[in-house]
Amino acid sequence: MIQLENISVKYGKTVALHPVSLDIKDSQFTVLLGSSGAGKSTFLRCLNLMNPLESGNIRVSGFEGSWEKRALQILRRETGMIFQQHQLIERQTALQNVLMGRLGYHSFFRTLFPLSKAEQELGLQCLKRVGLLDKALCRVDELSGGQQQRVGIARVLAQKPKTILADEPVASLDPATADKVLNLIHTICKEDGISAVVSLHQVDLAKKYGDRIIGLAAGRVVFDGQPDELSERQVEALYQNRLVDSEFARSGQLMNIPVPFVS
Ligand SMILES: Nc1ncnc2c1ncn2[C@@H]1O[C@H](COP(=O)(O)OP(=O)(O)OP(=O)(O)O)[C@@H](O)[C@H]1O
Repeated sequence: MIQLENISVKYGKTVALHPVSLDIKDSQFTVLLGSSGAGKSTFLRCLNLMNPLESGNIRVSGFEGSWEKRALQILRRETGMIFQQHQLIERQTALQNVLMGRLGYHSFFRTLFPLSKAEQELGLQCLKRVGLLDKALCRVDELSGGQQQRVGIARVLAQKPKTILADEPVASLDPATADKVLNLIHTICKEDGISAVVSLHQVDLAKKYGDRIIGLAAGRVVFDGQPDELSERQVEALYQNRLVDSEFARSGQLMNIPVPFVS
């Protein structure tokens, strides 16, 4: 469980995330929806403290407060990230990239030497799980976009995370591949009991795979509920960055919106 208490984020004078309090429950598949600039990436980066907080507190796995070096290291190790642009090392093989997921388990000096046979076998198992065992020794720049994203998923799996954070993981893929890749992430999370927070722009995929949807607009959480509770009008308002306060209020989902904005 990740508990957020009144966390907020500012970049200079820009308030990217207004104070928000909520819990991310274990084994839950949560989707973040919102238009460009709504604060989805900022929200995600707070969950593993990649973004310094302006205010508030985060509790993860029993740690909270000052987040000294050791606690932060454990948090980052237990929280895997999947990125839109994969963030792979293109000249290296799929297996070498997957083994990057193990670096958080070793000291810097240990990482200068080849990883153990057991870890290499783990890397191969992770590639097998995403259907890419036959590509283990291929350079990732020889793989398609969908295959590269599956390498990114295998790298996260090798990390053995408790939580996966995915920032628009299927934004650069065609619709059919996007569905397959998201299905893979969803299946793995459900099979392994991993909680996920995934930002998406595709409402249909959010409703298909999310146990819970969090809607963000202008750095505020404006919807927090189950997929079937999110109406078409609410989606429209979310993507127009136009918070129709009465719409959200009627649904009982209005949260933390002292000043709704209307076009
Ligand atoms: N490093 C930064 N410096 C200054 N402002 C930033 C920075 N990163 C984000 N912002 C601003 O913070 C707000 C939220 O940005 P964020 O990237 O979290 O939105 P997003 O919903 O992920 O957008 P997108 O869907 O386009 O990725 C925006 O107004 C953005 O311009």
